[in-house]
Amino acid sequence: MPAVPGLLDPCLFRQLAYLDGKWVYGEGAQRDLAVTNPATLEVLGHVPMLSASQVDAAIAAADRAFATWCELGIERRTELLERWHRLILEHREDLARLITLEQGKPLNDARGEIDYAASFVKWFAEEGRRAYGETIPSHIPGASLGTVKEPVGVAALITPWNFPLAMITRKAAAALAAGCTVVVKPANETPFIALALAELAERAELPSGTFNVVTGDAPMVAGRLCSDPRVMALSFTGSTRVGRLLLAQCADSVKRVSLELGGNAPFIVCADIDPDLAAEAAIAAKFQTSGQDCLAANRIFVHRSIYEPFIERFVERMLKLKLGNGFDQVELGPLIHRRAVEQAEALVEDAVARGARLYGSDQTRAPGPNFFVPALLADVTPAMRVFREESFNPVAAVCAYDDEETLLRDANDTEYGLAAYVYGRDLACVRRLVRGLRFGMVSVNSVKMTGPPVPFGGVKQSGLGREGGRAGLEEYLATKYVCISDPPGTCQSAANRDSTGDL
Ligand SMILES: NC(=O)c1ccc[n+]([C@@H]2O[C@H](COP(=O)([O-])OP(=O)(O)OC[C@H]3O[C@@H](n4cnc5c(N)ncnc54)[C@H](O)[C@@H]3O)[C@@H](O)[C@H]2O)c1
Ligand SMILES: N[C@@H](CC=O)C(=O)O
Repeated sequence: MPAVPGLLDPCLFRQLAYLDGKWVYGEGAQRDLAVTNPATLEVLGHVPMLSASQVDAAIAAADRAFATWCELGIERRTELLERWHRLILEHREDLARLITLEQGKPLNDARGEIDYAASFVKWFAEEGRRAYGETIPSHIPGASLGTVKEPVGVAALITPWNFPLAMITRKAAAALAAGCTVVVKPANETPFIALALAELAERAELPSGTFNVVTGDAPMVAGRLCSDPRVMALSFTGSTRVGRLLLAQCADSVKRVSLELGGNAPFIVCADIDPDLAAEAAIAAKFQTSGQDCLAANRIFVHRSIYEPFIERFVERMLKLKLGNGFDQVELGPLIHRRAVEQAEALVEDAVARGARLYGSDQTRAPGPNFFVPALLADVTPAMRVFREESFNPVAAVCAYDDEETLLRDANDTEYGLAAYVYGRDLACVRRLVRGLRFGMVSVNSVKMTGPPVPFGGVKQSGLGREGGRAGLEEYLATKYVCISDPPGTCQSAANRDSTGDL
């Protein structure tokens, strides 16, 4: 097995898919998929292009394993998930290295992602114990009524490249804790971290078939997963474009569908906030993962009274951001593809042609073809592409606002509805803004908003359902209503007649 340089445990670098507890090659005639380091453009290795029948075999394995996994019971499942969690943290350095190699983000951010990813496994291992049903006061004489929560069955999990580990564990930990088995299809740009996670699942002794990782042609693999009636739930994180396609493909088999899609977050800076502090916060909210974050502060609305000082401070701070290979001491890594750089250039060009002021963006400083030197566009208007599209790059867009009514109209003027930020001191104003923003998540005076206990997700075309928190477990549970009466001919006891409905 060729080693990725620098891994303490080279066996974490797997170049095979993982089905039914076995490491497999592709069986078709198609060549393996090459995986490239976006910072250096070096090929890191290959993963198999599985055939359709191999994807079907993974589904069949997950379907068989479902009964075993359920029968293990919650105590044993919790124990195995906690073991998996410990292994992830024990291998934190190697996993972070793999992320930096295939995704490009700075090593420190990659370490942060490992902790974030592991925290979902720990949290759901515990939360699985609380998949409670409820009792229902009975309206049927002599009957006891209630609900039990049951795992839905096999769940297909399709994930993106920007948070290639956390986006898997936020789904998989919830599904496994609920008692479901999973088939994971990672992004083709970042399969190695998913396969390392499978290696650790194997070491944690998750039963064969419980956690499967399939690689290959994305439309084919997703097509098999979406059309197979044995797959009961699909959870997808990725672009709104692909989310729409998959939602349609799941219609025939009427699956449970959770979609975590694109965002175009407004970041609102009220008049009563120190513009320097607000600029610091906006820098953090915009440039995380080089702007390739569904929560990135894409459209920054600043009250006109502090607009110019805010821009000055933002630009000063932005110009100091270090850009380079994630293994060096940098704050920004590369973008995932060359075409992402071209998209950033096109957004800047369009905005400048329509009257925006441009700061930064000296692309002669770019350390390689996949790098984009951060830019700030001021005086952005809703007519510009950068206002309407999810930019997913280090191009920040700033607009001045005068009053709350136009602010809310413009902030909500997007097909997306994932997250929004508000920085302000006047609580009455902040509360009006929180109420008026049509987004699934609103963070006030804090850049950090995510984590295992919270219901993460969007409204409008940012998705369906929630991940994380109790709501995240529910996505993988079906409610079974049970009505229990005595057998015919049995005398009803006084206790039964007075029943409050306890089962
Ligand atoms: N809401 C969230 O929680 C969240 C989190 C992370 C990323 N995202 C979104 O993800 C997007 C970036 O990720 P991406 O570029 O990997 O998204 P993407 O939609 O291109 O890909 C996501 C997954 O779908 C697969 N895929 C791609 N094309 C497909 C097709 N035609 N049919 C079936 N499957 C296909 C990919 O291989 C990958 O596994 C952004 O829009 C971002 O906002 C959302
Ligand atoms: N930062 C997000 C991922 C979006 O791209 C998260 O915390 O889930």
